[in-house]
Amino acid sequence: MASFPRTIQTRCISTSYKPRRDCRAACRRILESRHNMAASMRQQLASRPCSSTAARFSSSSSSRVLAAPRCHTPAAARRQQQLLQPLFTPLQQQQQQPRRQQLLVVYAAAPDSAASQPAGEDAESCDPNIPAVDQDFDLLGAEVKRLQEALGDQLKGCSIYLIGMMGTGKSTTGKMLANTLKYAFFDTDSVIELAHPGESVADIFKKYGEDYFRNCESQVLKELAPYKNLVVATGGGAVSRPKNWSYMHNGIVAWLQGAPELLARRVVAEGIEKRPLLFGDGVSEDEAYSISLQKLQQLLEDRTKYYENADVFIDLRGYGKDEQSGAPTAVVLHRLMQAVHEKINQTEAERESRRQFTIDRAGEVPSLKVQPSPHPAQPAAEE
Ligand SMILES: Nc1ncnc2c1ncn2[C@@H]1O[C@H](COP(=O)(O)OP(=O)(O)OP(=O)(O)O)[C@@H](O)[C@H]1O
Ligand SMILES: O=C(O)C1=C[C@@H](O)[C@@H](O)[C@H](O)C1
Repeated sequence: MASFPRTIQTRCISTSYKPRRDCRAACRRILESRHNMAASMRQQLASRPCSSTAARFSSSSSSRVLAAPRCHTPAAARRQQQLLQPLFTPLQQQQQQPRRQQLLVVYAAAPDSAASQPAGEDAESCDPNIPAVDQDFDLLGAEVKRLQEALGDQLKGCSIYLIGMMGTGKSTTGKMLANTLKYAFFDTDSVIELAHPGESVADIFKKYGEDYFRNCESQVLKELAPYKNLVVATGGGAVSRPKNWSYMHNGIVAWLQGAPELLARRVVAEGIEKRPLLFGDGVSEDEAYSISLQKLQQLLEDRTKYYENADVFIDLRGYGKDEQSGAPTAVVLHRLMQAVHEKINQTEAERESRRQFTIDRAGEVPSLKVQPSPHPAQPAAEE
């Protein structure tokens, strides 16, 4: 029998597995009225052993509190619900009010839950091939919050540029990232459209040609480059002009990487009229997928050498039920923040090692050399 860890989370729910947002309002209401009861349960839980089958139940005239270990996966939550159902049923019969307003479930999270794998029974139902954060929305939320704080300190206003093929979600993820970091968000396609009232990107391509569009794109990037605190979603083809890199390298460049099959599904779902590079006139809905797939494959092949100049790489693959649709936006956001965080750590470590200089005084002054010390892990080859 495992003892309850020190970190305790309190949530309202039925025992079903739900993203926190779904039950936040109800949770707040219940927490307000059941605060004292929860506090005493937390105390008890912190000091007593328990397992997921040994949920604790306590009641008073005004409150019912059920304490159970927190589930890390949908499957574990379902199993727990089955186990706990007998406890809920008499309560529901006894009380005329909806269950959500009467029950408070106190969950114990795993210690340092952000980093750890679910333990005990939960671990069995957790797919070991899928990262724990991809399976548990609570864990994901906690991780995003942790990274939000870390990046707030680390980035110091440094802008982030998102690159990648059309349909990778640069605009969607970019907006979320900007919200999380409290940055301003720009989408170069939208800025160009704003400068051409009443005309879409597709109209601009058609009316003025691709070269004109690319000039506009470079102009927007040039104007944004001097500013800090930005998230910029670039057009899929912006990477192919070298001077655009001189603008984007004022910030951190992140490449969202998705398989052409995934992107083709998304762009077709959005409507073929929006993608001038993929669809000419007269393409039917039936052939849209195969045409876009073929073109996306070709474009990706041509552009990979540019995209590879990015500072960080974000894999859009989804697992399990997300295999077809790609990783959900919240998961992509987390991967992006994690990659930027790691990149900054790595850059700081490299910079630190470069700060060590040696002065070779073996020769006379004219041959005196100032040079970086060899990195400890890679001693310089002997001459
Ligand atoms: N993680 C995701 N899961 C499922 N659908 C997504 C995800 N991210 C984006 N999408 C959908 O894919 C489509 C393209 O997204 P979005 O416009 O953000 O891509 P983009 O990279 O900015 O494209 P473009 O380069 O053409 O502007 C939209 O319909 C969006 O809702
Ligand atoms: O991949 C591309 O070249 C493009 C992507 C879109 O964002 C738009 O910038 C435009 O449709 C071209």
